[in-house]
Amino acid sequence: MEKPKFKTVQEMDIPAIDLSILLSSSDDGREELRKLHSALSTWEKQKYARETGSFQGYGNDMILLDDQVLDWTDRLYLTTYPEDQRKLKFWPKVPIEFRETLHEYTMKQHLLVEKFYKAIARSLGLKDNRLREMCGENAAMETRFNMYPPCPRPGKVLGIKPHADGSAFTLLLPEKNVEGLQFFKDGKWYKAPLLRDKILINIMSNGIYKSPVHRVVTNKEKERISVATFCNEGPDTEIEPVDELMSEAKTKIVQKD
Ligand SMILES: O=C(O)CCC(=O)C(=O)O
Ligand SMILES: [Fe+2]
Repeated sequence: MEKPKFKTVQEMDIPAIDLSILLSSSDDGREELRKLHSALSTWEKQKYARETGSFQGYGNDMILLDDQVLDWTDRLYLTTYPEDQRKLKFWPKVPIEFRETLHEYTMKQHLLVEKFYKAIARSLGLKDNRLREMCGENAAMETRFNMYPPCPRPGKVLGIKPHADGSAFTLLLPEKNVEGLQFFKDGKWYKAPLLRDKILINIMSNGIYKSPVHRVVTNKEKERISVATFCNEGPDTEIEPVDELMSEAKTKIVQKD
């Protein structure tokens, strides 16, 4: 009789974990524990995977072009503000503190952004609420967790391609111990220093404050993590350079559609 054609566990790419040695402190036990950890985090990510056409959830770049070069990164992208725009089905439940911590972090960032809008408006000689009001009542915040795994060919592969963020503000919490972020200035790439605090990258202002081009390079040995929050105008709001900053010499750099 012919044997039924079942695939083996290895062929189906299902992680097989030997429970009998899982808790042993031997090298084999540690290896089983590593496999369990990796399997659990893969399953956890699949639960929150980005759906086609949506940017929220776990995933990589949205594929927009046939010959698109993909970034060496794994991301979790979530709308965090206003609260009624959150899609909690994409918010991981593990680790258990995640949702509460992200909520708290968002509310603190929101307070900070309100202050930034005022300070920037003042520095441009505008009324305190001029920029904030332009972004509308329901100005949005999106947070992206970037995870760059170690990359076997760091000279050939980028963690994130050169880009300038399209947000009104970006608040970035960079990795404390692993370099990677670089800025482009006068034809050269410069390394961003390792920082413990957030850095502000991007501001809209008709070119008075410029959005710098930046990229992330990969690392052969170490993984790198960063958390970027993009602050934008509300979904039904159109922004444009403020009239008060226009002059005959300075026409609008950003045009409305
Ligand atoms: O990982 C970083 O330090 C920068 C991330 C970044 O540029 C982005 O998410 O837009
Ligand atoms: Fe960026």
